[in-house]
Amino acid sequence: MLFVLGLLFAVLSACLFFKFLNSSTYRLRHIPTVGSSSSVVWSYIGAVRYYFQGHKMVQEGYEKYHDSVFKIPTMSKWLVVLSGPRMCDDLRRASDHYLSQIDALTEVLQLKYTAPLPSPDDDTNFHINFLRAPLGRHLVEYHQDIRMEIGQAIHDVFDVPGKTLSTTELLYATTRIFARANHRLFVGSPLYWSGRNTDYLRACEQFASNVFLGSQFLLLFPRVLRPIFGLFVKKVVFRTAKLVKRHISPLLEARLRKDGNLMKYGEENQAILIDWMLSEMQNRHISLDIDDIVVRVLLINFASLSGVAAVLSDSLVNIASYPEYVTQIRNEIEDVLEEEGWSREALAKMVKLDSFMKESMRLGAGGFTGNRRILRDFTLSNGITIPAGSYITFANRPTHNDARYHDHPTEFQGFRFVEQTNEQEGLKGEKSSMVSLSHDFLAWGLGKHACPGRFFASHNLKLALAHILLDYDVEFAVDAKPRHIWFQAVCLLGPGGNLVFKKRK
Ligand code: HEM
Repeated sequence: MLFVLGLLFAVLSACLFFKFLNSSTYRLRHIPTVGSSSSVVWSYIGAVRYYFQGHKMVQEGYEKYHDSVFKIPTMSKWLVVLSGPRMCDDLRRASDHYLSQIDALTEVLQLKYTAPLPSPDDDTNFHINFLRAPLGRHLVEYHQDIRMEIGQAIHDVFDVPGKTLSTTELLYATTRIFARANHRLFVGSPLYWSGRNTDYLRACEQFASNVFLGSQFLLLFPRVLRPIFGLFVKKVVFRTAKLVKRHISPLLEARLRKDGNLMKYGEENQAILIDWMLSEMQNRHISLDIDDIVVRVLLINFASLSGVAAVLSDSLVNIASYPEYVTQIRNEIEDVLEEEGWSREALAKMVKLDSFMKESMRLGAGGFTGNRRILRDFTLSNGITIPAGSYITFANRPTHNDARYHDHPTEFQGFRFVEQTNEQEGLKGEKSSMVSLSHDFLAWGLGKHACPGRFFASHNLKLALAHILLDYDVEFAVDAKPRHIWFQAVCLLGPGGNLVFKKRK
C-alpha cells in the first residue's frame, strides 16, 4: 500500500514538474519581470495591480529596459513588452511564420466569443489584402460622397443652438459621424440611403462597443471560466450581428447570382466595399456564405470605428483647450480651399491640421500596438529568445512620451510635426504626416500589419475637423478640461468636460 502511495506521489510530482517546465512562467524566466516578482503567487498580485496601474508598470519597464524586452503579469498570461527602435525593426522584419497578429487579436478581443471568425478555409488575413489597395484607389472617387456625408452628419449632430456635449456624449457623436461616413462606403445605396438607416448604423455601433466591452469583461476571468461567461457575451454580441444581417442580406442576395457567381457592375451600380470583398473571396475560392460575409463586414466596422471616433474627440478637446491654434488652422484650410476647392490632394496640403491631429493622437487615447503571438521560438537582434506560445506587444505610449524622440514630450505642441516636415526639405507632408509609420510614432502599429485603414481614417478625420472648424466655435462650457483615464495600459478620454458647439456667423 505504502509502495502504491509512494508511486502515485512520484508520478504526480513528475507531472507537476514537467508542467512547470512547460509553463510560460518557467520558459520566460530569462526575461525580466516588472510589477511583481516572477513567482506564481506574486504574479497574480502583479496582475491585479496591472488593472489599476498598468500604464505605470509599462512606463517603469520601458525606462529600465529600453530597446529591449520585459514582461508584465496579467490575469491570463505574461505579456512580453518590446520597446525602442531596434526591437521595432525586429518586429517589422519578422515573418508571419514566427509572429501571428490574428492569434494575438483572437486573444485580446476574445474573438471566440465576441465574433465567429471567418471560415477556417482561408488564411484570415485576406480582409487586409483586399482593403489595402482598393481603399486607397477608391478614396479619390468617393471623396465628394464621403465629404458630403461627413458634412451632413456634423450638421445633424452639432447643429442644435447652444449644443453642449459631455465627453461621453462627444464620443457617441463622433462615432455616429464616422459610422455614417464608413458605411456610406461599406454598403452604399440603396441600403444606406433608405432614411440613412439608423437601425442599421446603431447595430453596427453597438457591435463595435460590445466586442470591446465583452472582451474586457472576459479577460477578467481565468481561461477555464471563460466558456461559461462567454455564453452571455456571445448572446449579446450575436443579437446585434443578427440585426445587421437582416439589413445586409437583401443587398448580398442581390449581388450573389444563383449560379454562385457575382453580379457584374455597370455605371449605375457603383461598386462598394462589399463588392471588393466578394470579388476577393471569389478569387480565393472562399465560399460566399452570407453569415461569413456579415462577420467580415462587422470586423471591419469594429476596426474602423472606435479609433477615428477617439482621435476626433481628443482633437476637439484640444481645440477647446488650446484655442491659440484655431485661427492659424482655419486660415490654412480657407487658403487651400480657395486655391483648389475640396479634394483629396487639398487635404494633403493642410499640414497644420494634419500635425494638430497627429499631436492629438500622440498624447491621446490608445494603448499597445503590435500585438502578436509567437508561433515559433523567436530570437531578437539582442540575442534574447521569446518562446513559442508567448504574447508580445509594443509600448507605444512611453515611446510617444520619450524625450529622446520628441522635444518636451509631455507638452501639447499642435504644430510639432509641421516644423519637423519643413526641416526635411523634399519630404514635406510625407515623412511627418499623420499616416507615416516610424519607430517614434506607433499609433498605427508596425510593419506589414500596420493599420491598412490609416489613409481612409486620416482622410475622414481631416475632413471632419476641417468642417467643424469652418462652421463652429468649440469651447468648454465651464473651464474644466477632461483628463485621460487609464484601464490597464490603455488610455481613454475621461469624463469631466462639457464642450459647446456654437455655429459661426
Ligand atoms: C484613428 C483610427 C485608427 C487607428 C488609431 C488604428 C490603429 C490600428 C492599429 C494600432 C492596428 C494594429 C497594427 C499592428 O498590430 O501593428 C490596426 C490594424 C488594423 N486596422 Fe486600424 N486604426 C484606425 C482606423 C482604421 C480604419 C478606418 C480601418 C478600416 C477602414 C482600419 C482597419 C484596420 C485593419 C483591417 C487592421 C488589421 C491589420 C492587419 O491585420 O494586418 N483601421 N489599426
